[in-house]
This record gives sequence, C-alpha cells and structure tokens, in this order.
Amino acid sequence: MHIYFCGSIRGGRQDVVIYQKIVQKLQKYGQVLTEHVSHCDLTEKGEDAVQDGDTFIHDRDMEWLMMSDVIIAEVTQPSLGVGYELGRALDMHKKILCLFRPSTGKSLSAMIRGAVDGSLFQVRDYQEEEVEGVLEEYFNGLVKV
Ligand SMILES: O=c1[nH]c(=O)n([C@H]2C[C@H](O)[C@@H](COP(=O)(O)O)O2)cc1CO
Repeated sequence: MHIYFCGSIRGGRQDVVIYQKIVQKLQKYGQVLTEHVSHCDLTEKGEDAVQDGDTFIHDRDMEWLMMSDVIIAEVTQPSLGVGYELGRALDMHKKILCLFRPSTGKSLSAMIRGAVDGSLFQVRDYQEEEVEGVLEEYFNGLVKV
C-alpha cells in the first residue's frame, strides 16, 4: 500500500514529534512516500536543497499523491500546502483521514471539517496519546471495505 502523509512544513514545524509518531505507525501498513515530512532536521524553510526547488517539490508530490492508496494528514498546525494537497486528493477521489487535536485550542478550518462526506473524507479529533489506536482503527476498517 502506498501512503501519503501530509504535515505542515513552511506552515510551522511545532508538531514534528507527532508527525514522527504517525509515520512510524504508518510504516507498519505500507510505504510512506512523504516520509521526509516527519524528519526533525527538516526546517520550516522546506527542502531548499532540492534541485529545481519548488516546482520539483510540487510536481513530485502530485505524482506521489496520484500513486497513493490513502492520504493521512495531521491538520492541527495550519498549512497552505496541506490544504492544497487535501483539495487535490479529494478531486482524485482518494481515501483521506485528517487528524486534529482540539486540546490545542485551535479551530479546524471549515474547508476541511466541512468536507467530511461520511466515507472517503474523514476527520478524526484525537489526543496525542491516542494516535496509534486511531490509526489502527482506521486501517483495520479499510481492510474490511
Ligand atoms: O519542502 C517541502 N516539501 C514538501 O513535500 N511539501 C509538501 C508536503 C507537506 O505535506 C506539505 C507542507 O506544506 P507547507 O510547506 O505549505 O506547510 O507540502 C512542502 C514543502 C515546503 O512548502
């Protein structure tokens, strides 16, 4: 299974430790194409060492998105890039799970929570310590579909 993980980069790296926890768990279910999003040495400048810069990043990520069977996004830290990825993935009719932590006091964008459709596009509110269980539940549910 190809898994696309979305998390904030230029939007801010405050949640990178949670991204690491999520990616480690996701790797039990398949290949995480965007593993770099969880690397603690990736700063909010982004992958500035990549040749051809932002066009390369965008085109590579869109290709990975197309190849993906499922998209998992941590959406607590708002990110333009993650919002864009989710909109594109929705148009591709991909299975999408957005993870949000209300305990931060933040309010998730209506353009994400309001996109929930009861099947392909899901939002799950969670607490940090629950994240592995939430992912297990989601992937066990996918197997049954
Ligand atoms: O260097 C990068 N590499 C990369 O893969 N991305 C993708 C993956 C992330 O899920 C998302 C983060 O977007 P943003 O940088 O706007 O927070 O965009 C984004 C950047 C920088 O914008």
